[in-house]
Amino acid sequence: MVRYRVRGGNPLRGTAFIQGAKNAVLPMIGAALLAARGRTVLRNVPIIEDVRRAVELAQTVGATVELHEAERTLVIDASTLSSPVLPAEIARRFRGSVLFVPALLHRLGEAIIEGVGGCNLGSRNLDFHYLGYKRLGAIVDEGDSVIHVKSAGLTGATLYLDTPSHTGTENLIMAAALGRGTTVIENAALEPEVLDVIEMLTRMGAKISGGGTGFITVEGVEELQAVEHTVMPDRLDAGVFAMAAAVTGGEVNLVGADLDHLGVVRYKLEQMGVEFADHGAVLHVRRDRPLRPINVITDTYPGFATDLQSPIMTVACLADGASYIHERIFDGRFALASELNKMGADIEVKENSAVVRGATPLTGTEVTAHDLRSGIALVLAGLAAEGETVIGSGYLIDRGHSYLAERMQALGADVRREISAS
Ligand SMILES: CC(=O)N[C@H]1[C@@H](OP(=O)(O)OP(=O)(O)OC[C@H]2O[C@@H](n3ccc(=O)[nH]c3=O)[C@H](O)[C@@H]2O)O[C@H](CO)[C@@H](O)[C@@H]1O
Ligand SMILES: C=C(OP(=O)(O)O)C(=O)O
Repeated sequence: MVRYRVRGGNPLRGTAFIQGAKNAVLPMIGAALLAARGRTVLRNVPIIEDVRRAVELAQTVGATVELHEAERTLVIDASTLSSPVLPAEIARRFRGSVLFVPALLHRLGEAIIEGVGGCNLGSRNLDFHYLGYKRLGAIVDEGDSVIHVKSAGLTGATLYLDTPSHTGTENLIMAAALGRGTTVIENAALEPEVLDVIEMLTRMGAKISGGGTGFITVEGVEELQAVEHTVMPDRLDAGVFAMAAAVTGGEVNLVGADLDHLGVVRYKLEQMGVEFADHGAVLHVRRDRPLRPINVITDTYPGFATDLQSPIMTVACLADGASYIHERIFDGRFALASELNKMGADIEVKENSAVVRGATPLTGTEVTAHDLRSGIALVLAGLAAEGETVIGSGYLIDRGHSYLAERMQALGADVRREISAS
């Protein structure tokens, strides 16, 4: 059992290094398995639990994978791919397992999915993925607990996503990349991570156009090469560290953070009183005035990222006045509210909206992370609270943030990670 212990009160000051993006590296590991020859090298890999699970899963399906933690580098040789089974005990522990399906289909003719994990955020359907594979010519058997996808070769088609699914777009691009003929994906996701994956696939030899327009065309090719690629910075990690400065009234330099990727998150934080200054590849963030309340409506990119909805809820607790937060992507992403209320917050949730009445002083206590982002939001609450906040289950935080305690400590925060038997 991993727990985080946070003692609040220190304004954060100093320099933090922003990790590589979780939601880019996972599809890239899936993409690396498409190459039948050679070794793929991924750099700026975040050392997080989801990457460790992806490495285990890639090894289980037969790839040779080395994770060089100190160098933040993954080396993947997928020439030995041998098993189409994504076993439940690994695949259920992270969402990225779903991104292995296109490679197994192309390389082995089938994928047997015993489970898919990820944050518990309400319904997380995969119908666009399976409908897409079927439109490309695959046979999909959806059993009660196991899904079997088979194909003797995919053929291009026009696909339409009802909503621009992030992993759905990545999976259908990968499925089309080695298919026969042309595939068009309408209403495709625009997230920067999707564009980074397209950049890697293009370097591998895929023919993809229209990335970032919502209308993607893929011309199938015969084979893809192993390449070297540097994972983009994690805009969610950057957003969290910016908010850590915001909740403590601190001043931090974020190395590698890309202000453009923060998009509307930046504008919302500015409205709250946070200042940003872009110094090339280093982003300066500070907050030296009272926080103002905010309205946030989450949306697909370039809207406000749902993954930063929980962290900004913590910031809103410290703002003078009522903030309004409306969640549009997931139907179960407010488990954080009752945990923050235990710490003294005043948050009322009605269906997919929350009203946060601030400013309420927060007091440390034992709280529970229900998912990755509610976990990191509780760390932020702990930084601003009086006394000690103890957050379990820390594994969920470790799924997406690398060396969190060390990076927070470098900014003067009192954050410790502990492992205990229970
Ligand atoms: C590993 C990864 O990249 N995870 C990210 C990805 O998750 P993920 O790719 O799972 O999220 P999606 O964009 O697919 O899902 C968004 C919404 O669309 C619905 N939907 C999705 C697919 C589908 O086939 N049918 C369907 O109805 C889902 O139920 C959900 O309500 O995007 C989410 C939304 O930005 C982020 O919170 C996650 O961090
Ligand atoms: C929802 C998230 O991740 P996943 O899709 O991997 O569960 C997240 O990163 O907040």
